[in-house]
Amino acid sequence: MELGDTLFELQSEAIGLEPNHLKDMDCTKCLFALGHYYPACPQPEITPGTSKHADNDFLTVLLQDNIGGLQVLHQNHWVDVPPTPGALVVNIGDILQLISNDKFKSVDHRVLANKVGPRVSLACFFMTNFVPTQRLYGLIKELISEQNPPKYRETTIKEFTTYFNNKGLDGTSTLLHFRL
Ligand SMILES: O=C(O)CCC(=O)C(=O)O
Ligand SMILES: [Fe+2]
Repeated sequence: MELGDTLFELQSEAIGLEPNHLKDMDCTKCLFALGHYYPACPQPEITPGTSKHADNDFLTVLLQDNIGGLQVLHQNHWVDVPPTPGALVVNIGDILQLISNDKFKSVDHRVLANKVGPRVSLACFFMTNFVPTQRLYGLIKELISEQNPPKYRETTIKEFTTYFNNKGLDGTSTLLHFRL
């Protein structure tokens, strides 16, 4: 949570806002963690670990063990994110992309299955989908201008999450559905 405070302060400043702006939008209000266990796989070539997706949140802080397999899509190529002792991976999620009008881009990523041994990771999602709120999320008002009109329609976290969950990790972008 403390790291989240710092990250969202830096993210706010990076797009020209007051340090507390994203925190005041409840970006740090709720954190939930998913623990993943990927068993060793005899046929990784034909087995997905976690298929391609962008996270359904503001920001994800990820701790992975030393096995590897996480990849991000960069310029249409899958790039390894090798485990680095003591390092956390920070990924932008779709909601931060939506409210920043693509200034921050969520990252498509996946995890490959592997033969070597079980892999464990802990993904911590900054996201308010477990605290019921009707708050509408759209392009941050201070960023709206003639040159920067909203690219996405306003939505609630509940609506966004329901669409994400129903769609599943089918490789398509959740954001496309909300694009104006
Ligand atoms: O296991 C990992 O390294 C990533 C998991 C992930 O992408 C997720 O939980 O959204
Ligand atoms: Fe993810």
